[in-house]
Amino acid sequence: MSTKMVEMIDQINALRIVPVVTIPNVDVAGRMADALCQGGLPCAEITLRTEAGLAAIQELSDRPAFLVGAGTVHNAEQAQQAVDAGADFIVAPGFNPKTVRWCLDNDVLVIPGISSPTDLEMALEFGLNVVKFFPAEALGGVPMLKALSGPYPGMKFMPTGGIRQDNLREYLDLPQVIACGGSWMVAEAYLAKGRFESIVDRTTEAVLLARNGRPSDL
Ligand SMILES: O=C[C@H](O)COP(=O)(O)O
Ligand SMILES: CC(=O)C(=O)O
Repeated sequence: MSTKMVEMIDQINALRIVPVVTIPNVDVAGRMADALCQGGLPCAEITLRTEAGLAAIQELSDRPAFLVGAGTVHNAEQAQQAVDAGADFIVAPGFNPKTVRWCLDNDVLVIPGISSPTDLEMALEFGLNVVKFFPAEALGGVPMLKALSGPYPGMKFMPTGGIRQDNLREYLDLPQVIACGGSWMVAEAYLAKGRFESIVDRTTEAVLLARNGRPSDL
């Protein structure tokens, strides 16, 4: 992994939470990012599940202090489009060797999804030491992650899928977890109804939890 990639991992590790956002239209991207920043998380993984995803990445990439990743990247072509739009890092639900190869060849941090020891063996083959554990809760949550990571002591994880306020802390307490991903702070209903204050509230609570507090401490 290059210095650039390691620095990007360090930034994600410092934030401890990566909000996963599926954006309905590009018009809400700026206010969504403002709300995340107000809550204390200047970062988003924008999924390519909607047409507006790439345009939102492009818009947010103009903000120097905001880390913007692309999620749901299924192939190398999409990775290239996301990077061309200004994505700082690439995330995928699964392990596509061609996507990973393209990212490594282009000095772009890629965090592919893994769900088994076989996937982890592939990640090792590519020299990766950070992967996404997805879908975390459905796969067995913290006990599964502990069991899975046992034979791979150098591997770090970004669990995503089913993580909410009530289970965030138990994942973050694991030394092999650099950060957790999740959509609960930017629920699709918040964006659809323009409830940006709810994004601020959920994000503020999450940041507090990540720092060991409890939402009731607010
Ligand atoms: O599809 C899954 C999302 O990327 C993240 O999962 P989540 O909605 O359970 O947080
Ligand atoms: C779920 C996930 O990992 C993604 O959409 O990138």
